[in-house]
Amino acid sequence: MLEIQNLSKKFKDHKVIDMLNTTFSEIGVSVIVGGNGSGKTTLLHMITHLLKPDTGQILLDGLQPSNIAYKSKFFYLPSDFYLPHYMTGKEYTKFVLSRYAASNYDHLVWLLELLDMTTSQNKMLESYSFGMKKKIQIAAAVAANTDYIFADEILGGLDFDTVLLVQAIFAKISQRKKIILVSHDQNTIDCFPEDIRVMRQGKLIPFTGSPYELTTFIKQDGVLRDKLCDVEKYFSTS
Ligand SMILES: Nc1ncnc2c1ncn2[C@@H]1O[C@H](COP(=O)(O)OP(=O)(O)OP(=O)(O)O)[C@@H](O)[C@H]1O
Repeated sequence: MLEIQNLSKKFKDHKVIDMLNTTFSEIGVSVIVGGNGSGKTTLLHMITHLLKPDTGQILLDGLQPSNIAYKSKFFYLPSDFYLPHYMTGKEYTKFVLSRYAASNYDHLVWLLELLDMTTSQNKMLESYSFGMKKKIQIAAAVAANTDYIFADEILGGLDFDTVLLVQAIFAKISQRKKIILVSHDQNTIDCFPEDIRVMRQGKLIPFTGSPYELTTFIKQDGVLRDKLCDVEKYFSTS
């Protein structure tokens, strides 16, 4: 279980996360949605111990982020990742999997085949397209076999077939593991509607309606509502 208590983070005077309290269960897919700059990545960076909170506590299965065992519990798929361009995909995945005790190399072979990456794993990462870089990362994340996967906008930019395949993989592995996805993508929300949280004003608000009702919920935000009225007025008078 991921437990977050009284978490706060500000950059200079800009409060991004504000006394956030929440828990995530050990299995299933949770989706975090929210406006640009609302703090989703900042939250993931604190959960993954890349960023230190100003206040609060994070516990993953009872472990503190500073504990060495904490890091081996999760795999993080960031939205903008640096890949070592001088390695082949095969060298890279082999290196990544060597860092995780429960890694499954057979699983990796199967995943790369499924994602049409078997041949291109022998090419240098610098020659990979955006989608290929994402696919090799996803294959590594799943084959690393950690208890938790945290992913920031990982399905964006993938072709539709791949999105469907990755969603199917996530649906299967989330029966015994936890996946937390940050996403703006309606298709992802439709696919995993069980636990949607909205990042707003530094807090995570659980959303209990249908994916369709989520759009209505987001439109209720005062600033957005005013801006939508502005769009309406602008085009009706011009
Ligand atoms: N290192 C930093 N220094 C200063 N401000 C930062 C830093 N990192 C993030 N911020 C600010 O914190 C706010 C939240 O950023 P964050 O990247 O967490 O948003 P997000 O919800 O992930 O946005 P998006 O949907 O656009 O990816 C933004 O206003 C951003 O400018």
